[in-house]
Amino acid sequence: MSGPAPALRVEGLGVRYGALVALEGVSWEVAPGEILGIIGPNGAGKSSCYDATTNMAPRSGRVWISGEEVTAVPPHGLAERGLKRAFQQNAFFAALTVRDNMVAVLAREAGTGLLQSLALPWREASRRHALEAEAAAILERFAVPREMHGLRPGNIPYGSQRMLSIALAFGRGARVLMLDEPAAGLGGADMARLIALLRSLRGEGIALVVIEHHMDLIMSVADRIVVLEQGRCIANGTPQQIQADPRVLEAYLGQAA
Ligand SMILES: Nc1ncnc2c1ncn2[C@@H]1O[C@H](COP(=O)(O)OP(=O)(O)OP(=O)(O)O)[C@@H](O)[C@H]1O
Repeated sequence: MSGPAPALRVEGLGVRYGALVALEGVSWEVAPGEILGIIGPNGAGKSSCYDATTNMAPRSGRVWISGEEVTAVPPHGLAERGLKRAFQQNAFFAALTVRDNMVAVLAREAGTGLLQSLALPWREASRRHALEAEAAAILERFAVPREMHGLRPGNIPYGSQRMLSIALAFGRGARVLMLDEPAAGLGGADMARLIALLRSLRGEGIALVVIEHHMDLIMSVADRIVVLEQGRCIANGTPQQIQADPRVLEAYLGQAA
């Protein structure tokens, strides 16, 4: 194979729940600085595909990060190799401030426990300040404004909570960021912020994989789209190709081909 390795490649992914085949023979890849959309009707296998990729469910198939096979690597080992995932439900420590949620992630990435990070002894105060400054910079980069950093996540607007959950997943950085319905529940201004963020991450060379029901978003930001139906990949192409594909129109968009 010539040229640089894909940031993330999966081959022949399969997931079964008892007799139910949730995913079968699904293969795709995403390059650095590319946004791959994964779409499909309810129950098509999108979440199963994410769980299979990140080794969070028993599955068949193989996975590579930047050319290194990681099929047998557990989820935390994948994160250490730069594959990070944000979930559909916002997952915060509700009792901590926005800033301390971010500090906890940075401390964990540095191998420090949560409690330790929040109660660093006085002689480590400067380290604590450094972590807080780093947390603030990351939060602002993800469009969570400074005036919200001292609030609890439940007390900031929903759109900012979504951005916070992406920032927490990203941490100090990622080669590949997998997002599960990042636009769910977002209105116009928040959607515009999300689109700007995705484009800016792509511009930095990060590979993004995005499951999304919001068609306008996925068609406007994705470079390529994989369409799943009943656990199988029925199309893989540019947004233009996908929108013109009769199988997709019939299976997914519910329009007569
Ligand atoms: N834990 C589970 N046990 C049994 N069946 C499951 C389980 N998780 C998912 N399934 C089934 O596997 C199939 C694929 O589900 P999956 O959640 O991957 O689809 P999806 O495309 O993410 O759906 P949605 O858009 O509704 O979230 C569905 O038929 C679903 O009912």
